Amino acid sequence: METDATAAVELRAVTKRYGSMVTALDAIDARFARATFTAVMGPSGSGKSTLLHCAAGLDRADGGEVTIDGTPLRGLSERALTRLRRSRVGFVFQAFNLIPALTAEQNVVLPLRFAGRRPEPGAVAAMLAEVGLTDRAGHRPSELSGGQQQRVAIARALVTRPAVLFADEPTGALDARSGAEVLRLLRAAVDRHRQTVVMVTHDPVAAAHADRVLFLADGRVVDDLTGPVGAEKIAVHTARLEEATR
Ligand SMILES: Nc1ncnc2c1ncn2[C@@H]1O[C@H](COP(=O)(O)OP(=O)(O)OP(=O)(O)O)[C@@H](O)[C@H]1O
Repeated sequence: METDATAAVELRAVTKRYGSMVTALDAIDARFARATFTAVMGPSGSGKSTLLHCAAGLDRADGGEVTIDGTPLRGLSERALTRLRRSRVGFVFQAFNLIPALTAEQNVVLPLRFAGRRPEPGAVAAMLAEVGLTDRAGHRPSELSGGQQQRVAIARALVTRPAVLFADEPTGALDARSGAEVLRLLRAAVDRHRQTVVMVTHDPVAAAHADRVLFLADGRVVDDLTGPVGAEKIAVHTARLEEATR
């Protein structure tokens, strides 16, 4: 049985290479405990998205071991990996990635259908209510603002109650107010539902909502601040790292 001592996600000496020239992840060790919110930061090209994709099982590591919710990914067939991802992992992207032809409600139901689960009565409505979109359930993405679309995407990612939610620049395309609302929802997933959030961001204000900030440079973890860490301190750290890797 999984307990709180089991990390939601663990990476041990994870390496990912692209061709013979690029080592995007260089033997990374990282552990994301249950019910924690981690921001992943670092200069452009430092490996943040690659880390997220490998940790979420969207991409295979070339070396090392990734464990999601107690299950090592190595040795899983593509089918078993997809099944694990569908039940234990949620993903939110900068560009929302909703299906344009489907309503908000239909977008939110989709992961349950993919996982072969019949939605419990009221579950999708409750999820939409949680993100404040009850009155937009029948709207298509083109009829929603960016902030509303991202809230649908969060409802879609959380509807299966995954152990871990990965978010790649979830506030990158939003104004400050919509961004703050998205961060509040991610925080609630951690505080209220004991889910684990791992979020890539360039924004120190967004990162300040996390419990911990992991800094990458050249495919390695170079700093690990546990919080609460203020936006100003994060901004200073970011500037220093960018200067050092220029
Ligand atoms: N599909 C790919 N093929 C080849 N190289 C890649 C590929 N994806 C990423 N890379 C390289 O791997 C390194 C890490 O890329 P990654 O996208 O993880 O960085 P990042 O920190 O997320 O950057 P950004 O902040 O600019 O999004 C970079 O040098 C990048 O050019």
